Amino acid sequence: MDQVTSGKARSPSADDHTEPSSDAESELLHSLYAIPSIDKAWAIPSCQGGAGFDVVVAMSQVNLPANAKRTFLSTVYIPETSSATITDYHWSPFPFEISGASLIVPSPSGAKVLIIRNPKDSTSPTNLEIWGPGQLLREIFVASSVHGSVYGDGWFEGVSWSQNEESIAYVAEEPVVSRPVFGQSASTPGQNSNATLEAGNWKGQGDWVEDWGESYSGKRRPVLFVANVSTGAVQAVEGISRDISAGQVVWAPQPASPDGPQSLVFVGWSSYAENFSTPRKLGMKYCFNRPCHLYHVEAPVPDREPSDAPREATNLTEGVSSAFSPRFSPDGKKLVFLSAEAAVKSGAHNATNSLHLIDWPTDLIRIGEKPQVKDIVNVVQHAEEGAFPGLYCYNLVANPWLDDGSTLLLSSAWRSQQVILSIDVESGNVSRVSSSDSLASWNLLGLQNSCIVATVSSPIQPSSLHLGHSASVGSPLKGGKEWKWSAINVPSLKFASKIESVMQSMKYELLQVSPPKADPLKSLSVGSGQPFEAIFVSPTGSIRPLTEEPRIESIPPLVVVLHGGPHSVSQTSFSRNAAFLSMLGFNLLHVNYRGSLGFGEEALQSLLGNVGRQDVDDVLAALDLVIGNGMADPARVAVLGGSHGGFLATHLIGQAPDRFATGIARNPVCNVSSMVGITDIPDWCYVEAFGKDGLSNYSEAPSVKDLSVLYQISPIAHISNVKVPTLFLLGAQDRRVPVSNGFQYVQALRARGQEVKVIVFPEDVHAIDRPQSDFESFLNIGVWLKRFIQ
Ligand SMILES: CC(=O)N[C@@H](C)C(=O)N[C@@H](C)C(=O)O
Repeated sequence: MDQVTSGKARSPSADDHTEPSSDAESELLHSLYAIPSIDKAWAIPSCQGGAGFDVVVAMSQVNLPANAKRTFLSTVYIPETSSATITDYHWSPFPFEISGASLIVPSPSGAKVLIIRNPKDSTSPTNLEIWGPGQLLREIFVASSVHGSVYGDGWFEGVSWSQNEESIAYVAEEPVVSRPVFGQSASTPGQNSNATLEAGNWKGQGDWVEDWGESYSGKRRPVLFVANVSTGAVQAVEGISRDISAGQVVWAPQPASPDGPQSLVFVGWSSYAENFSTPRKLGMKYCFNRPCHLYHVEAPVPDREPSDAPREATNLTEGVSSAFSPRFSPDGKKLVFLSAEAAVKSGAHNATNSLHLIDWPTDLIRIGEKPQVKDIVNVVQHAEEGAFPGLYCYNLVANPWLDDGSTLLLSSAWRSQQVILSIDVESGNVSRVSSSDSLASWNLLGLQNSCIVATVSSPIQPSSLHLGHSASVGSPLKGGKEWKWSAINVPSLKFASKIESVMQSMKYELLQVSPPKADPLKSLSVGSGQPFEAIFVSPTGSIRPLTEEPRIESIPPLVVVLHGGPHSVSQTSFSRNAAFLSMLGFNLLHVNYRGSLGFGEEALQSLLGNVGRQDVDDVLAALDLVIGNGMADPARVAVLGGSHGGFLATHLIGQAPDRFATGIARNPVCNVSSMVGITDIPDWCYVEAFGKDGLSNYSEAPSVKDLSVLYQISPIAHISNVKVPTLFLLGAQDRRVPVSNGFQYVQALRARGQEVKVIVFPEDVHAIDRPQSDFESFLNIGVWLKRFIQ
């Protein structure tokens, strides 16, 4: 890594803390990295029969020397779920590592599993392995001329087994387009291309092909394929326009007549950004405001040659500007989907979602028919205390249904928590299924026999596996009022006893923060005047001072941690890196300033057009609250954030220079007027700066007037006030907030003689989450904080 520590007056020297100095911090971080995480679980009917079922759990552990992750599978058999708590369960003796697999997808019956191994380079084949009980049933090598890597990005990604488990639909990169050959004998007939190249010719680059921006660099268009398990044939799905990127494919229910055509439903994103009226692909990662629709298309017929005039896919959701995560009910009569229409229409990159339904009478729906879309859960504008704040969910599990066939389960943000909700799709009633006694966060992994498989974690407790079931057997499950939860101990989830004992002494609580007084001349929405939240985590457990007048030195130093987006949320879930900072002895204050997800649409929308002011003031209000409560020493406060969180960190050290002893920023937005010309999401710059007007005024060639506003709302506009040392962590491959944005700010600080430390990760993108980069970032953050606020 390239490291620079600099102040104008000094050149870097050995005692400039350019190297992390502490073995103790490194050892602690290593032990936290050793904790396995529970990534996925599939609940499947047990091969032992009866009412019991198996839960196959995919876990991972970081392999730091290899800069990679190890994935391993373990199975637990749950014999029955009729008693109040589940205590009788049996783990397989040890987990098995699955190396080199990009995707693992069991079939619905659990009798088969598909393992996809993506090619290492652009000319190697993709390997599809289909395993049955006890053996490999089929191995399919798909040549690079058919398709490239299968998408496993969690967004375009979709792998679906047909009802009879004979076919698998999936999403992969279209094959490489051939490049032009130049040279004297390029057109010599009869020569193959390698021979042509050997003869002194070369291949050109061909036309530039636009991709989906950050984290999709060089990725080709996602297209649909179907693999036949018996024959090993792989066919492309026809009838989808080249202007559409396809993803999230599922099989439509089997047609009523046995020889009726099989069909697929998928999500399609147009290359034309309709809401910003621009003929381009705007960045997709973290951006739920990209218009998308559900399409219905005929599946390829096995052994039939591609047709010259395939039937065009039908747009099923023309009247809704966003439709994704399609799931059919078990009887095949309902198709439900999520929508981010509030994000598409406002231009905010993320907002409150809605849930919709299409009645799918299997005899009637033919390719070309346009069904009616019904609303199930609408966008919540604002909610009273304790009431449902709206849906904030971006992916439904493969089978989200309880056995009644009309109750759907999902995980969603609910203020600062992630919770599990049940939704009756007939009535639209929403109820909270995860325990409301706990402040922890819950994540739904799967369902079987109306038994829920979930993980639970908190800032002071890594993920653990839980099963939820209805206690009163035979009662209707609708409403989800009677859920009983049992912890299922995962044998491998043991971590260093030292860590466990430190965690036991930690505490956290949710603070309610009143928004600062608003301009009385502005008409405000109800939601924007409601309290927002901050999560306060204390390493010592003494959240509130024991005495009326605590000794200020006895209060741990405080790190204010700010999420990015800005329409994202800090949740009460476990974060290895945050736990590391807590264990070093820092109090943490994660502020969910207005604009965060989980608090209703009005509070979220109140930030658009007010960034750099409202969010900055909200963070200061949260800080005032903890200082006022004697929970922080005002002289020992640091601020840390990435991306929009880095925008806030740099704003705060400029706008409130006396409140922070240091600032730490990861890929921060420092100058929106320069970002707008180089980021993959220039629309973000417009919407966050101008509010809804940003949609209509959006331009690919911003005017001087617009650029001036973008400069004014940026941290760089306050640089002359900055007087504290700063640490910057920058990913050189970031296309969201290109590295030059952070660098300009860094150079401006250096030119003013400020102490700045910069670490650049040459191969990292916006998230800086490659294992070694993440480790180096947080080790440096820990050491830096000890130096400046401890
Ligand atoms: C929509 C988006 O990517 N905004 C960036 C400026 C940002 O803050 N990103 C978030 C997702 C982050 O935490 O990196």
